[in-house]
Amino acid sequence: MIQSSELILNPDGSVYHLNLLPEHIAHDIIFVGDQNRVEKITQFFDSIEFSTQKREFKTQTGVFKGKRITVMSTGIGPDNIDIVMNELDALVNIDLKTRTPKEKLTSLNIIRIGTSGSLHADIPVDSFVMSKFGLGLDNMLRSYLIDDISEIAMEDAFIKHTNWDLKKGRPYVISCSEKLEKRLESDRIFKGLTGTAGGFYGPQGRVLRLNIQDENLNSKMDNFNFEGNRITNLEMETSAIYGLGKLLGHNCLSLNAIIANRANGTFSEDPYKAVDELIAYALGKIAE
Ligand SMILES: O=P(O)(O)O[C@H]1O[C@H](CO)[C@@H](O)[C@H]1O
Ligand SMILES: O=c1cc[nH]c(=O)[nH]1
Repeated sequence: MIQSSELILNPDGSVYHLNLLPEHIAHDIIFVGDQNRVEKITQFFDSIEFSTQKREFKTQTGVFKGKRITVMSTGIGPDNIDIVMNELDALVNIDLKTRTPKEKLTSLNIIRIGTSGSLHADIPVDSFVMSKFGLGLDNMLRSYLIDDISEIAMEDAFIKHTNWDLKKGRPYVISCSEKLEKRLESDRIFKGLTGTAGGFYGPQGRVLRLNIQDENLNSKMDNFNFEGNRITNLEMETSAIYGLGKLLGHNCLSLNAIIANRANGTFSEDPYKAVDELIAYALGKIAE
């Protein structure tokens, strides 16, 4: 039995941070970072059966073109993904009454619709990127046993190419769900490695008033290439979703609208429009 200090439930039996009971979630789940993006997606649903919010975690479940879907905001960063993935998994794979893992496990389909910065001049603002791999620069996943799910050769090549300072922790690389990749891909979406940083400024090479440990890191990442895979973009959740998804047995895919281009210093003139277009793209593919 899992102790109440480890699997924390609210007085109504819902999981601690997400405030959800098992019946509140669908097997197809869309993650967004921003809580205000949840309704930008569910406005297209035929019906909404459930809504709740606690802190930055807003959840709505409804039906879109005959398919039951849950849309959930994760807030910012890998630390939040640790909470969201563990509590979502508990909802389907732990009997919350007996506090024991179920014998028959459920795999969720999880698709992130996020925003991101591109590292390449040829991946312009307002374009879309699908993360074939998540490159974790954040360390959160290193608290788990990940050697069996990591792309070690790619990690080693990245560490060598960037002369990565291991004082910052060892980067990790995890692949997406091939099943979801096939369902969501098209000619109009770039594919590559998505770097997941543990912060927005220094950890993504942004300098305002503070010097950073390696000011050449973004340009080294820009010209990294492993067997035809380049690092397309930087954001703050994908590799944590991919890692915990793989460890827990869920299918995960991350799509990002590019709102900043770090190579040429530009920012989208209408980032909300880019996100709306990515939402339309993803919902179109999900409904196919
Ligand atoms: O727009 P979302 O989905 O939050 O994604 C990106 O935006 C946030 C930073 O502004 C980080 O969460 C990053 O991953
Ligand atoms: O550059 C960017 C843009 C959006 N989100 C990020 O994390 N980084």
